[in-house]
Amino acid sequence: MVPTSSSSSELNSVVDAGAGNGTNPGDGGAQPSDGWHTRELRAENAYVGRLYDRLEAQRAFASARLREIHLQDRGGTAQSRMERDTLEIHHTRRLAELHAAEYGLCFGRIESADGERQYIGRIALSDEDHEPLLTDWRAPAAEPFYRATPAAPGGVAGRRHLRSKGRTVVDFDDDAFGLNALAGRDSSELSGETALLASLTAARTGRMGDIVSTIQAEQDRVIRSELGGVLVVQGGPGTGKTVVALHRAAYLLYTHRDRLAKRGVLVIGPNTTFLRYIDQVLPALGESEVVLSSIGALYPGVTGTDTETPEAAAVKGDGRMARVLADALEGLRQLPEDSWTITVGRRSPYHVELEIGRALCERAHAAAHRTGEPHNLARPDLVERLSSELALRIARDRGGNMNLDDVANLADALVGEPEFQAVADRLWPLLSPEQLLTTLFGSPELLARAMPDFSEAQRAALLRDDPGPGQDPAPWTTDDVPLLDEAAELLGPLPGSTVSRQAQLTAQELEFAKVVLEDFGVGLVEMDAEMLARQYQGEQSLRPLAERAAEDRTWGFGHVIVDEAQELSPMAWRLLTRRCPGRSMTIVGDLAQTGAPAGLSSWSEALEEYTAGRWRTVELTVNYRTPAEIMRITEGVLRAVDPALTVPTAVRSGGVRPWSLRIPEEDRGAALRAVVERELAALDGGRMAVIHAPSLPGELVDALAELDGVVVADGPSALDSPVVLMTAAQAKGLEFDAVLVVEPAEILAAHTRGVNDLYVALTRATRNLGVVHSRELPQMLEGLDAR
Ligand SMILES: Nc1ncnc2c1ncn2[C@@H]1O[C@H](COP(=O)(O)OP(=O)(O)OP(=O)(O)O)[C@@H](O)[C@H]1O
Repeated sequence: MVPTSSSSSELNSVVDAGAGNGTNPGDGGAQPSDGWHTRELRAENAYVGRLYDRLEAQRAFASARLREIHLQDRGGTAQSRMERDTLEIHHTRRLAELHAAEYGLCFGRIESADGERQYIGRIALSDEDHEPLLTDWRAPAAEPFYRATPAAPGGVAGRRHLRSKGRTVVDFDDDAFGLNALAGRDSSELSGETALLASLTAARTGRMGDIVSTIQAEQDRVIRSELGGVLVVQGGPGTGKTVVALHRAAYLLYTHRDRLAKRGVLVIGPNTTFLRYIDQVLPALGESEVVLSSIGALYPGVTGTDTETPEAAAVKGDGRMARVLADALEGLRQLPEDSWTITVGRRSPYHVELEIGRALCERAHAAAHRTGEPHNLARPDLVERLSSELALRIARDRGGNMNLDDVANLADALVGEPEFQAVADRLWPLLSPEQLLTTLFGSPELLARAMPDFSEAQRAALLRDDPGPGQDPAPWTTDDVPLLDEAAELLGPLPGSTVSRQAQLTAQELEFAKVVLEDFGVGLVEMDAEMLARQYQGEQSLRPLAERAAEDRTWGFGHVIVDEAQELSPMAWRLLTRRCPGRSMTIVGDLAQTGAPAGLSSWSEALEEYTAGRWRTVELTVNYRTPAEIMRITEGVLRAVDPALTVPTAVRSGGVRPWSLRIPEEDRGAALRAVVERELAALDGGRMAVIHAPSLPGELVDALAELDGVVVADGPSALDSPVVLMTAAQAKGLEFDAVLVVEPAEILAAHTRGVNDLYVALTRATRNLGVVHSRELPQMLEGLDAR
């Protein structure tokens, strides 16, 4: 461990030497009578005070510019409105960034061997003469602050972590690499150990915070890894995968803003509770253009529910469903056994009966297939083929005195005939994705035809009851969303839908947008001319990227980050790769935590098909969440998941041994309630999760629900209440001061990946872990202290 400077005489002398040369920005009028530590603190406060002055000045500038814009006349030409809105966006964003930097503006500095100092913070600041005062943590120049270790200092002689309250620096910790190396002492590889441990042992607030001041070297390598290709970050529980992925989003947007900001970055999390848990991290880093979503929300107009049975989830997620949907669609394009007969011109004296034979229908089908267009967009070619052949036949039957224009008019007239349209609907019905899925899931015959490779039971799992007249259909589930999206790809938009209307931009609209972009230069607005022009279709004002992307199913993001990626089914991967045409992705997860029925057991399963040879894996190895005492208990459980896996090293021990308590079978509710009450009192304002099997008996839920402050996981206050009742699947990615695992035997038996769920449940605690059971305790938990 590296001692802090205040207790290290060697270190004092190094820092003194640097501080005393009078040329460094940290000098702040030291008094000869003060101790070294006090003088240093005063100097740091003087420097940081100057940084806040600069921050204020920049805020005042951005506010003044915004006020001017707001005072301008709102009318004018389309081009001037575009210009004004573009500048408004720019200054609003800048102001948000400057406000986000308020808390912990500057958190450290590095010093080179020749005494040169560089302060590191949330944003870059310079003085009135443009001399740099503060380096943005994402800039290449800040890298040594995170990467330097005693074994590999990389030119850094000293590193200081500043700890602040509000705008005041209250303390600092120093790492002196040169001297440690000289002294040959055992040194920690942890950077800013005191600041890190203070952050790790703080009570949880229910929301994830940023770690910008204590990012560790192995995490920094992930954050700054290159943009292209697919980066897979595998790591055990608590190794910082989520928090690192979010910092990577901020880093990539900073470093590659020209390439990424126009299309945005998409972050996928497992559910809405998790998204709420992480939603403050990126705004705190000054980023507001990142779209957070779950798979269930990626299809516009639908919010998938989590009500799927494991059997249906496994089938719906199966990659073969892509073929099934295509075959089901083909199955809905009918052909006559022999022929269909229609009567056209019923209301005129010239009505005529037409026989439409199978061969003609096959030719019409072939014409539509030949277009290579999605189903709905191919229908006009089918209609054209059918109507023109029929019109020619009528012309021939009338004795050949019709010219080509007459035939074309006749064909148009045929298309307007109801019976002709009815035939076209049978041959090639116009369908929405919802209609295709509803038809498939409501028809055992169609399921049997489209799913010959699946068992009877698998097909039955997909059947949805007809809700009956006037009843709402069952809501779409999260596992339906990738299927709806796949169906949308096959079908294309319906004629007259918003998507097909949007396709037309006038040349003038594009011209305006190009001029605006040229005037303001690249980078001021994160759009290309086409995107900007689209914003002004229908006189809309500029809307945030998240909003635009959310309602456009075909939006292609510049980079996609997937958290808890092990849970995604092959069908969900297909959807995500469509949302990321450039295949620039960061995928973080832990294969030992896979709980979803169609989830992954290897990364290549998901990635080889779409990104063969373009994905690389890195591993995070240190657990920052769970104390060593708890991690030891999970060893047996992890062995049961996969004997080859090892638990990540816990960065700290908590001093509290995990325990188990057997409660009587007959009165489980009251006994469990008593335990929860006792643990909650001991927590002293912290937060606790009670994690149970998916089928926690109602009597236990009722007993706990009577307690003040207990909520269930899917409610809106799940992250804000002192106690939350949840399954392991719902707890995925979250953390709590204390965790009570109820009936581990039931969690194990709940489904085929029950042991993975138990591993997830046991690794959520930052301080205390208890296991409450009335059934036999599984042998893999034998290390618990029995109470
Ligand atoms: N360098 C760091 N400095 C401070 N805190 C950190 C650091 N790295 C991780 N943490 C904290 O450790 C905890 C676990 O991090 P995170 O949730 O990102 O881990 P994870 O690998 O995603 O875990 P899981 O797989 O269990 O979901 C969080 O509270 C996070 O803020």
